[in-house]
Amino acid sequence: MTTSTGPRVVLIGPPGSGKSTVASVLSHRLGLVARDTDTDVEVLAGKSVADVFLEDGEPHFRDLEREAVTQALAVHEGVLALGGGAVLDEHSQTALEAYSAAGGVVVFLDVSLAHAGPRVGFNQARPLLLGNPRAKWQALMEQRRPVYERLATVRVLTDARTPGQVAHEIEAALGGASTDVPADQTRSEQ
Ligand SMILES: Nc1ncnc2c1ncn2[C@@H]1O[C@H](COP(=O)(O)OP(=O)(O)O)[C@@H](O)[C@H]1O
Ligand SMILES: O=C(O)C1=C[C@@H](OP(=O)(O)O)[C@@H](O)[C@H](O)C1
Ligand SMILES: [Mg+2]
Repeated sequence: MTTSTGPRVVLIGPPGSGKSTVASVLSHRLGLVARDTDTDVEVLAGKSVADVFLEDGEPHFRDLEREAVTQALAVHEGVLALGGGAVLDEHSQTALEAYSAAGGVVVFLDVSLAHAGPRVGFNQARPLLLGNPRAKWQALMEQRRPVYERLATVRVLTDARTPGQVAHEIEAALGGASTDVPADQTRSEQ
């Protein structure tokens, strides 16, 4: 079953799991539009996510993010990538639960610290990880993993997989085919 309106698929997961990248790859493949709540926040605020954190603080960022998630779940019909912490908000959790209860697909892009570390690096664009990115990522993932697992209808491990391979596995899940794509099949694809 799929929802008659709303996103074709929603991607959740920690920073560096590849939500933004995979949303772009997957949307091209499906002929849909990709949307990212971090971009929506930047439009709402008129500045970068990093500047919202720095100048207005995290609570203000979360307010804008809640607004972005609510709006995107209501009107976007393509692929939707959420920011990694969006699932912590109770209102957004309820909205995601309603979306999946109506047949929507929520994909948890899972990743280990070993693979997420090099992906997020010391990128200034992720203010929550500044200082000690690996330790902060690990603590954040420990806290959030149960939430990602509870809200997801599908989990896709992204370790040692290219964004194209991850998108392929999500496509299989959307098509009702097994999500258990053999490693050699995914690895041969770019
Ligand atoms: N499956 C992957 N394998 C290797 N690198 C990846 C993968 N997915 C994303 N990346 C890279 O990791 C970085 C973070 O990806 P991004 O899509 O911004 O993650 P998120 O939105 O989940 O924080 C980017 O530089 C991106 O090119
Ligand atoms: O995990 C988080 O709390 C955050 C993740 C970021 O998005 P990505 O997960 O796309 O990096 C961005 O929303 C902000 O820096 C906060
Ligand atoms: Mg992102």
